[in-house]
Amino acid sequence: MAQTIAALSTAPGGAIGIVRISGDAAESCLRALFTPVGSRDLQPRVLTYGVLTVHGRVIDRPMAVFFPAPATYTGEPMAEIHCHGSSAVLQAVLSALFDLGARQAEPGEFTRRAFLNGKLDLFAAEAVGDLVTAHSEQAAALAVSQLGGHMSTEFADMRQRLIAVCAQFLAVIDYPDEEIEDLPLTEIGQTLSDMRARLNALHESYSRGRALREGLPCAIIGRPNAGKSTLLNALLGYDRAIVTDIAGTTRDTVEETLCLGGLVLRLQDTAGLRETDDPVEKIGVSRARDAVRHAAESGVVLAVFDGSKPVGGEDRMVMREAKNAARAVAILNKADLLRAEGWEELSDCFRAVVPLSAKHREGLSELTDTLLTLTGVRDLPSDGGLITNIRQAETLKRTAERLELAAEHLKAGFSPDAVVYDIEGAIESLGELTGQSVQNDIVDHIFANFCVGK
Ligand SMILES: Nc1nc2c(c(=O)[nH]1)N(C=O)[C@@H](CNc1ccc(C(=O)N[C@@H](CCC(=O)O)C(=O)O)cc1)CN2
Ligand SMILES: Nc1nc2c(ncn2[C@@H]2O[C@H](COP(=O)(O)OP(=O)(O)OP(=O)(O)O)[C@@H](O)[C@H]2O)c(=O)[nH]1
Ligand SMILES: [Mg+2]
Repeated sequence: MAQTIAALSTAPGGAIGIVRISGDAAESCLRALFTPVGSRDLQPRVLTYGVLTVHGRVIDRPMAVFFPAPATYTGEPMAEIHCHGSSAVLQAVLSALFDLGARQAEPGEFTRRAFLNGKLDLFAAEAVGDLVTAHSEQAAALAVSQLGGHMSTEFADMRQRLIAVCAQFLAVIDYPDEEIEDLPLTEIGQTLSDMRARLNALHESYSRGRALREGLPCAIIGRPNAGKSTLLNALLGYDRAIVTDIAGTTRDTVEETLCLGGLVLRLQDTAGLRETDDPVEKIGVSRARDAVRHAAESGVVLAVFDGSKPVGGEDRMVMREAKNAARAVAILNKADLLRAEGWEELSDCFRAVVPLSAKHREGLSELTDTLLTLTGVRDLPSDGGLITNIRQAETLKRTAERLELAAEHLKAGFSPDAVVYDIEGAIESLGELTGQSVQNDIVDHIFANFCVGK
């Protein structure tokens, strides 16, 4: 029997604080502390106003509710106390509950119990975690649709289909009267390769999914005075970084998160790239280089150029820095001034060149457009068919690889045992995705990343 757990489920500092309780003693714990006012008794699933008494002292006048098992979030008896948000009150409620035998819930323990009691599969449970931490409307929408179970059902169906294929092979192995040639091998091969294609497509969606969920690092680089800090401020819509006409204004990197139509960018304004003897600026330049390296690998590089001046040696240095980036955009800034000649070469180094005026905030929507296209965060599938999590991405890849082996072995005329072995591997790893077959340490790891109270 699972011990009764309790935790504060809302962030500290709000007007209302909700304490959640789950386990067999949930209702009795609630009744020990809470008395409805007036003539009404507590009814299941009805939020009721009353007094909360700890050691004979009324500590709050909250609302409370209990939910009988099994139709609850965790599948266990549950209760909630909706108190005033004071941390003193909430701490007192929690310690009273602990005195009554409940214990502090671990991070993600409510959802973990929901998973263990079959209320959610692992894929949906991870979506709960994503929903709690979603930074943009789109990320939240994606998590909600994953919570709805589309993908969970698809994976469970795939797993069933593979189990059926295995059964066909096992019949050949177990009953010598059956011949492998009697099996619809072409059809089975087709099923395996269709599934593999779908799994690979989902695996590839991870880079977009990650952009949506975690955001991408985005380094703004360029030579001194190109207008990097002005661009940062223009994107954010307020004066975050210092802007002056003195080259070398920004020394330390300035970081800020920006949400652009679903794309979360972790912007980093950096020190202008140039050779310098100034010891402070030197450190700044080296930090700028670190930022480019990081963004080049997994994010976006915005390379800012001053279009009112001819291309210089420092600009070439910037082009070199941006060259290896997976996604880099050249920004030809100061479009409000007369454009100097020679900037055509930018189109040779960059997939996208956006002329704009950071100072006058002109051309920003073109930049947003370019970024959404470049990162693939424009036309997101609405059915949640996008992978947002590295565990899921890797499991998909492993499943696809096993299926590929199975298909190859089938084609090459391997024995039924060998093919069954490969397919069983795929069934196993699909099960890891949904939680139908998953090791405890993986489950521990997943829920450990949740917040307390969820
Ligand atoms: N106050 C409060 N708000 C909350 C939650 C909560 O626990 N408490 N949630 C918690 O995360 C989320 C809502 N999710 C929930 C999911 C399932 C059930 C539930 O009772 N499921 C039952 C019965 C369904 C039904 O009524 O038919 C079940 O699945 O058997 C409740 C909440 C978000 N808001
Ligand atoms: N005319 C015009 N001036 C601009 C534009 N963008 C930036 N500036 C000016 O260019 C100068 C330098 O801008 P910053 O944003 O500080 O340049 P930076 O690239 O951050 O420079 P460092 O921090 O020194 O590397 C300031 O005087 C800005 O007002 C623009 O689009 N048009
Ligand atoms: Mg600057």
